[in-house]
Amino acid sequence: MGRKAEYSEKPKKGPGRKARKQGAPVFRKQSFAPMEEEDKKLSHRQKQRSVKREQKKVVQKAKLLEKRAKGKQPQPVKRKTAYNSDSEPEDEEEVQQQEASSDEEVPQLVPAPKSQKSTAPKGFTDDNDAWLKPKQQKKPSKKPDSESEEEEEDEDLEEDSEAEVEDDSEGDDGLDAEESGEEEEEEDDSDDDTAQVGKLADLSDDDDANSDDDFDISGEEDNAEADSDEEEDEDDDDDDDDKLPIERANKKLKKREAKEAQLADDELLETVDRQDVFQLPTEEEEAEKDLTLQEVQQRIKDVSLVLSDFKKYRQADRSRGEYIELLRRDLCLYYSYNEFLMEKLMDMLPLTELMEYLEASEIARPLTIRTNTLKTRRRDLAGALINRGVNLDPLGKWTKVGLVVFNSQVPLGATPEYLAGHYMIQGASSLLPVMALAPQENERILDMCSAPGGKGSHIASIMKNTGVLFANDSNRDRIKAIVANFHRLGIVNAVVSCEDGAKFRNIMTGFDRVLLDAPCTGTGVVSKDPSVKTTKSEVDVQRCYNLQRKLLLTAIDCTDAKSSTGGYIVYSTCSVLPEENEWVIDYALKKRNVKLVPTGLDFGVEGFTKFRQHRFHPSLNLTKRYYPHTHNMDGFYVAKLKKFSNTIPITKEQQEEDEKQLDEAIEAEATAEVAEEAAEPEEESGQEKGPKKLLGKRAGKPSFTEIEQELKKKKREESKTKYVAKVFEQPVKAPKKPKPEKPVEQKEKKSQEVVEKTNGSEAPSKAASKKNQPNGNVPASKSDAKSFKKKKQENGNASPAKPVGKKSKANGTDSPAKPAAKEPKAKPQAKVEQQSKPKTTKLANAPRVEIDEVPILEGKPIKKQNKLKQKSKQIGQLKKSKTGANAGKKQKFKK
Ligand SMILES: C[S@@+](CC[C@H](N)C(=O)[O-])C[C@H]1O[C@@H](n2cnc3c(N)ncnc32)[C@H](O)[C@@H]1O
Repeated sequence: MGRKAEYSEKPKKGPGRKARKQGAPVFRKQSFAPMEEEDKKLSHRQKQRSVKREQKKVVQKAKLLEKRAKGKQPQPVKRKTAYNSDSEPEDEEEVQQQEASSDEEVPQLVPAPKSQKSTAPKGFTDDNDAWLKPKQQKKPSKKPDSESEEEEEDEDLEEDSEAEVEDDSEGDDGLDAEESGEEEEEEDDSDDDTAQVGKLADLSDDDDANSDDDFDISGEEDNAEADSDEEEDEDDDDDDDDKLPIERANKKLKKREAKEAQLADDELLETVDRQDVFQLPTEEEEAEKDLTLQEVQQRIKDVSLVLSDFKKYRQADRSRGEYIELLRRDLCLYYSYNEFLMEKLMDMLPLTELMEYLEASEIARPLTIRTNTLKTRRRDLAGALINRGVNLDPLGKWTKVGLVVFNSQVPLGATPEYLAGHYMIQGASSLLPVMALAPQENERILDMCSAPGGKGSHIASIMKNTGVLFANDSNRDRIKAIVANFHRLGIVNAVVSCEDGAKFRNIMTGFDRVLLDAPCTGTGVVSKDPSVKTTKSEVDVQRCYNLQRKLLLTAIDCTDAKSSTGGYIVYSTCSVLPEENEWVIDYALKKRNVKLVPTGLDFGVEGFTKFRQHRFHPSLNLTKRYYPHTHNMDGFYVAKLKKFSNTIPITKEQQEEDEKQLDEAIEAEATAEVAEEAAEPEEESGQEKGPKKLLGKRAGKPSFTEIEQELKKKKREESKTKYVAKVFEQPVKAPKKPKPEKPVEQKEKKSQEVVEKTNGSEAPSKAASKKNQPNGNVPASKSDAKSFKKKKQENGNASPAKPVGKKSKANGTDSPAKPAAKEPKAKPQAKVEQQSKPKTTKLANAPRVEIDEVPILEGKPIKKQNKLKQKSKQIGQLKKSKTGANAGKKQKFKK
């Protein structure tokens, strides 16, 4: 993406013309840093050759020595430096070709020395090849001075040897002979890599000098492999012949660094070994010592080390469990997690990855935006924002609409482009489920949990405003956000609804595609919402996965397997817990005619097929996981299902049983939650809360103050004991509260009376309620009644019109709470408890009345809610007046 060029400042020109004409001063080569200076001036070939010459210096020297010893010292032949000659490059090209040639050359090169056998100096045999070795040791002298000296000397030697080769060769004279000698040399050198192995074997005792050259070099390399590091260096230098000095220097540097790192590692290990084994603190020590964060961090490292090699570093009398326990506590302390969530994460990720995950979760993810292609193109949007001082880039190759914002001089939620609907502020991960869904134009698509409409609007833009998008969410307040966003973004193909997604199959089915971006614990978005670290409990997770399973089954039921273009369901969460992801999908695979298909996302970690002792369907590896530490995006999960049959593989009874189980599990959670809620201050209960308020911020939960959260946490801890279902178990039926003796009819009668008296509307009898089903379907009576009860509680809590603290009428669930509600606002804790008690009992004793769906209270206008309040007042009065009436019974009424 192009940045705006800055033309205002022109780059300063260098020195004046005159100064530029004047070349840099030239110093004599030898005066300082001779090698490097020289290297700079040499051509590439020349450098190669000079290096090769160096390689041979030892051999040549040896030859000379021997010859001198025999009194045959040849006269050094002074010659022009061949590497400056014009003919050189041609020769070198040939050499290069030869070097580059393949193994074909080997047979040519290997026999070549034999032809020179007769001219070879005597004594180059395997018996005396040991004398060659000291020559190798000369090489490592790396001091530049000595090197340069040696080089000079070697050049002489080389010249000598070349002359010698000349003499020994078949009688070519002068420069030609030299060149041919050089060629030979180079041929021989070029042979090093390919022919050396063969040559060693081929060499006989009376091999000649040239063959010894080859042998020498090859021998050098062979020895080098086996010998010390220094020799390795030499060999590497040999390999580096055709490299630039800077490359060689770089290589050397890297090698040195690697060595140093190795040394450091060894040293560290040694130190660790020498150190006393990390001692787990005793309980007294723990209690006594208040550790600083640094000490905790150090202890985390220590324990991690012990766990990395438990056999080696453990204390004999301590178990792995003890170390893990300590580590968990320290991690909780250091990163401010509650033990529950930390345990979950520790179960899920290996230790090193866990540390990375925790670290990454402390850092905010990059701000990203999605181009609304209904209104603009990414390039244009980027240009417009850059002009406003936004520094951005494309998000990645995997998306054509995403932009990542590095920094901005303007608030991104208030730019004219934003207000004009040119983009949506969205996390990178939230683009993934829509990409997996791959919406098509003219389809009918359901976005089951849509608010605030990020993914929904993305779907609509891919559909190019064709077909129909049903954007549903059960939270009325969040629905407003969908509507606002859709208006801003210019979406005109959407129908927005406020229904419980789990019941959507009763409203409409036959969708080509369904997106279920399910409400979840939000354990993947810790960096966005750090409260997740401390507020999530096992009950929250259970509540989520029960709801998620229900929603997913409905999403599947809403999909048309016979859709000509689709029949796909995409399930996603921003949680990393397997309970909310793989386990939910695994459940759906068993309960419906669906199979997993690839998401079409070419990055992401495979979903788990096993997790601890649990085994999931093997196709779960087709699902994708995203982590902050690996993908620099929120923790996320995406699964794509294809529905292959509209029939439901389980019997109706089984299905009902499943539903019942899920409902009961959810109800049990709700009961526990109501107990908590009841204990909360009156003001809170008067607050506006959506039906899914229990599921966290992502589910539209209003944020609580710290004190409220503390209180909630406390109560949640208490309520845990009441909860029965365990993670990774089929939700166990909550023990049913003893039903009141009085049969349902009696209750219904009462409510009938009440309703008739209050507004004269029809009695909420079972039959009537059935009639009131949105599509006339018969509800799964019991479960629906329960969910209604729950909804009623929630709706009562929500009561959006209630001014906080004004007339805090409890939560609308029952009338006896009313008098308590009229108490002054600030109540002591004891009073709150007192108040909560009857409520809980009341709920527990509430009869399971077969009253089905009524138009959802949260969907009623505010005025009607007030009417309801009046009604409930009246009901309370009536109830008081009725002798022997069960005060704990819940009143049902229907509008
Ligand atoms: C993760 S958010 C959805 C985010 C949305 N897909 C987006 O991209 O903007 C989950 C939503 O599910 C909604 N929700 C919770 N329970 C629901 C239910 N039973 N039926 C429908 N929606 C529900 C919550 O109100 C919340 O808005």
